[in-house]
Amino acid sequence: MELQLALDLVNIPEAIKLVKEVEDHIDIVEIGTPVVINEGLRAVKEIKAEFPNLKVLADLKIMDAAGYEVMKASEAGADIITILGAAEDMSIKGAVEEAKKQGKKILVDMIAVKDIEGRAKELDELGVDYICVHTGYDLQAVGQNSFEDLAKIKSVVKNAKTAIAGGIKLETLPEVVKAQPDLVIVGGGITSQDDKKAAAAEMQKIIEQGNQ
Ligand SMILES: O=C([C@H](O)CO)[C@H](O)[C@H](O)COP(=O)(O)O
Repeated sequence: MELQLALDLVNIPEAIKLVKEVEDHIDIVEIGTPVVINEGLRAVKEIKAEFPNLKVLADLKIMDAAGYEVMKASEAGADIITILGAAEDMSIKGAVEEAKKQGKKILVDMIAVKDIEGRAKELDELGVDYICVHTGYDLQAVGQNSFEDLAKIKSVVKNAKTAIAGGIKLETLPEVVKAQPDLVIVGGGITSQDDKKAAAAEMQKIIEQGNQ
């Protein structure tokens, strides 16, 4: 299991400052969709230059023109790029093909997908690298989470790694870890804490225990 820090509500200097605090305790740093919207792929480029030893995920949530967008994110230095599970199969195939060419990975975000099991099975057959269940901010606000969806994808996915995102906090992490996803994505659970380093360190500890 790996830990990914999601950065959503920061600009580039704030992102650099934050990653410096927690870099010893995370495996992947995510440049969140709002950051890409505000700062562009420059954010990916600058974070990768500052932290060459961390993997960088560009959360583009691609829906179309997938090959082109994967190429651009790859050129900026992203190691992993996200596409939406709701995208057309042609787009998923385009993303996978381009990522392979560039030596990068594709993470599919299942946000808003209704038939989680059916779509996860199809995506797995299309050769994506990660399938991620995700409760976005707007559904977190009405009390939802993705714990049941994680069990659903784990029951059907044979090749891809599994991931979970959306409102994971220190208190809920043990339940997540018990379900053994390959990747745990945490944003506010770290970034909204006063002591971000301590929160990330504690999460890393729980994940390492879950790996034993
Ligand atoms: O992908 C995300 C969201 O759609 C905003 O871009 C977040 O990075 C993801 O939900 C993780 O953040 P938290 O929910 O704050 O843990």
